[in-house]
Amino acid sequence: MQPEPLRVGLIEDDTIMGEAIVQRLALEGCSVDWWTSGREALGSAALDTADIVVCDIRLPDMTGEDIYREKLDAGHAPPFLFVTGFGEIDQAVRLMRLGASDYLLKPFVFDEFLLRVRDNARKSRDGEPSGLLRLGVSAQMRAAERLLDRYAPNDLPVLITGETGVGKEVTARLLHKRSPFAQGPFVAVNCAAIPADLLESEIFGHERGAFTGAERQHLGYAERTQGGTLFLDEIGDMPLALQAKILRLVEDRSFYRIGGERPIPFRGRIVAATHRDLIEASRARDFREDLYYRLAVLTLELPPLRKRPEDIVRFMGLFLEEACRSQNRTFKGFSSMAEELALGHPWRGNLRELRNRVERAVAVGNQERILPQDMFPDRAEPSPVAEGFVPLSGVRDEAERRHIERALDASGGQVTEAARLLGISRTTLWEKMTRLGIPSPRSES
Ligand SMILES: Nc1ncnc2c1ncn2[C@@H]1O[C@H](COP(=O)(O)OP(=O)(O)OP(=O)(O)O)[C@@H](O)[C@H]1O
Repeated sequence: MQPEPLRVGLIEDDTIMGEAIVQRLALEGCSVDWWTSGREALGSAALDTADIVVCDIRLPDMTGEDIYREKLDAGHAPPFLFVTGFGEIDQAVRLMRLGASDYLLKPFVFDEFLLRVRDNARKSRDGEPSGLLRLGVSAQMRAAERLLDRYAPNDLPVLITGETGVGKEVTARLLHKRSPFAQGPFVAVNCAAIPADLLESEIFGHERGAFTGAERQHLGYAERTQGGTLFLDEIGDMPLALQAKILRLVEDRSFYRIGGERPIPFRGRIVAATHRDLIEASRARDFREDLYYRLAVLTLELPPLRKRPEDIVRFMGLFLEEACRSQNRTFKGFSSMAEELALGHPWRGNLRELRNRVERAVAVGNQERILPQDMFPDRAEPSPVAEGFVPLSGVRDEAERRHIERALDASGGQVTEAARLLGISRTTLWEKMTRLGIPSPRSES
């Protein structure tokens, strides 16, 4: 399927500059709406639906910041990329803290500009929260976001906890974006998805000849973080031996490459996340207690989706818009029955499950609105043949899901044992569980 062209909004009063940008973006296949003043932009509906808005900070009638704040106050800010002069960097950084996507210094090289436009637009299309929704609209998530703003300015570690799919990585990215580390990269490591024997060299790197097969020096994630945020996802699944090395990284702010003799200073912030109860895990001697206390200096607990109904409704709307855009389909919304079922659903896979169900519904729905059976085929009565078929992939997913759940039951919740029963690797099983929205059984303890 042809991807839809990127919709770029441009707010730029300099006509020579504006024309050059429009021409270049059009050559790149983007569709562009161009406004030469703040009022003109704010009066246009196209501003709200842009994948990215490129905005000059200094405009004849108002500043770019005024425009952005006005959109935020209205609860509807699309992603903004600010173009700024050297003297306005402070303002641009402040705007990033408010949730703007990015800024670029003038004069810029066009290729760099295009890269930033594409990158930021893609992130917003992929569902990274923009000013539109952020972490959520419920009182709990607003409180979590206020806490995140208090944590953002310093460099202490943060531990984010919550069930699988609840938005821990999205939260970590938002924390990064609003922190002084936003100028550096956000480096995410999924400690559960990387096989245990590779994890150490992936995180810390290795010297040439450190072990058989180490033909070249390799820089690990810690070294590549370079002033940004190192996000250690699923830290509760990290092998004990490696936990000791992470403890040293947090305490000494330095590390050794495998086979290396010289400590390398770590520049950046450590954010960790887990769906496990780490206090419980440390009682069971599965997680180092000293590491837990080091990581849990600042904590952020994200409540499960079923406990915040306002977010269920808001995210259904958001994911529906996104899925319609990417699948090129149109629906008027959800039937009231579908909404009711969604409000009572346990959402064990949280937002990931919600996104998957909405995407599936958009693919199979054939009425004006999304019906209960489009979203919950596993609950609906078998549909008469005349209503059409569920796609083969949907049937396969359901069968896989049930079979994996049976294996997890049979193994008493041990993922490694379940993988053995299923004849697949632990990593493959973990990937399948994530894709199908199956919570890890230990999260339910
Ligand atoms: N605030 C949000 N706005 C838009 N989408 C969101 C938000 N929070 C979560 N999502 C979506 O929900 C899904 C799961 O989010 P995320 O990966 O952050 O969860 P997680 O808690 O880190 O999951 P896991 O425990 O499996 O690592 C993703 O598709 C993400 O885009």
